[in-house]
Amino acid sequence: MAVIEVTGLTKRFKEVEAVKGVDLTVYEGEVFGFLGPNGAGKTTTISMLCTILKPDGGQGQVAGYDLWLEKDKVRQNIGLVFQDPTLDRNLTAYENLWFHALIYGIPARERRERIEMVLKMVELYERKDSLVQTFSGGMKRRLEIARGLLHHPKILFLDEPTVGLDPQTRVHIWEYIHKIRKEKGITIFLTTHYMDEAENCDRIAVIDQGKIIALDTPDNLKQMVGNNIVYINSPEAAGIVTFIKEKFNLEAKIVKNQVVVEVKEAETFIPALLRELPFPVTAVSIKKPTLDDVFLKLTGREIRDEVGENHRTPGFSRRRRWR
Ligand SMILES: Nc1ncnc2c1ncn2[C@@H]1O[C@H](COP(=O)(O)OP(=O)(O)OP(=O)(O)O)[C@@H](O)[C@H]1O
Repeated sequence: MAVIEVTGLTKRFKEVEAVKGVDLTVYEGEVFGFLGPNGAGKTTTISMLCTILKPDGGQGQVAGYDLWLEKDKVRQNIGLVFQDPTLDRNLTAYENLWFHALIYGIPARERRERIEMVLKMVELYERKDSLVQTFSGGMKRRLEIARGLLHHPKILFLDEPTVGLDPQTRVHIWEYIHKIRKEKGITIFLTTHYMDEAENCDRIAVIDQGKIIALDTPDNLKQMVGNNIVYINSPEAAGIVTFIKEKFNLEAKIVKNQVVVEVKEAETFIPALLRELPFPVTAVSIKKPTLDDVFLKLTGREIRDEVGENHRTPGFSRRRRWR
């Protein structure tokens, strides 16, 4: 069942056409990734889906409600974690959640139980009475995720949930994302510019210059780019090249004493080869296309994450994260 269905979503900021007609369908229970370089239109799109920003054009429904006519209903049924922190540093973790529960009209008798449950989910229960200003970046992000879940949303929107966090914390945040999906069955819609993280999504929409340029599973997107490359080390390299030609009708080459061959799927080719190969093999390795290769093929531009672990300072002028 579709939980987000929009067509022709557009947004212009004076001379900048930030979003140029986005069509999107996201299904219940999916982890859906919106992947694109800095300035591609990710935040603008997510803001329109969350009804924070009014689209110039387009139509659709989010969480079963019309984006234009039922804004309040949309808001009641989604959770949102912004790119920049919005917690009150001078309140405790518990107090921050209590405040959110009040705003969302969660009945008094349910508040404590719900707060405790989400705190346990992101493993912050033991720190519930600590001031947020004593939290690490990762703990704050976990608390924001907990807050986004408090009112039982159908969809949780996360705008760059791991930006600015160290690699280990990023891995943890992803563990929570998968746990929430599994335990709550909710749909997760997130934006990212990290290629490696996008691999964690069930499906990805690649956005560039305000337009979706590809939408599929990570595996299908990578298959679009090309084949797997298999490298074989053997003292009988020339014999192996001939064997591969005769048996599989594939053109293998010898590069730096290694047999190199492009195949559709390394997982099926390698066992088939090794079963019948009459020559000794000392090592086999494979190279598969990455999402970076996908972006390069689609846009002709190389992707290099220039930002590293730096978080964009709120209000700081927009820098390009990708080339
Ligand atoms: N409030 C605004 N006023 C003017 N231009 C804006 C505004 N918000 C976004 N833009 C412009 O719209 C384009 C898309 O920006 P958007 O923030 O949606 O990109 P993004 O993919 O989310 O990038 P980032 O990773 O930096 O958040 C950019 O050119 C940006 O400068």
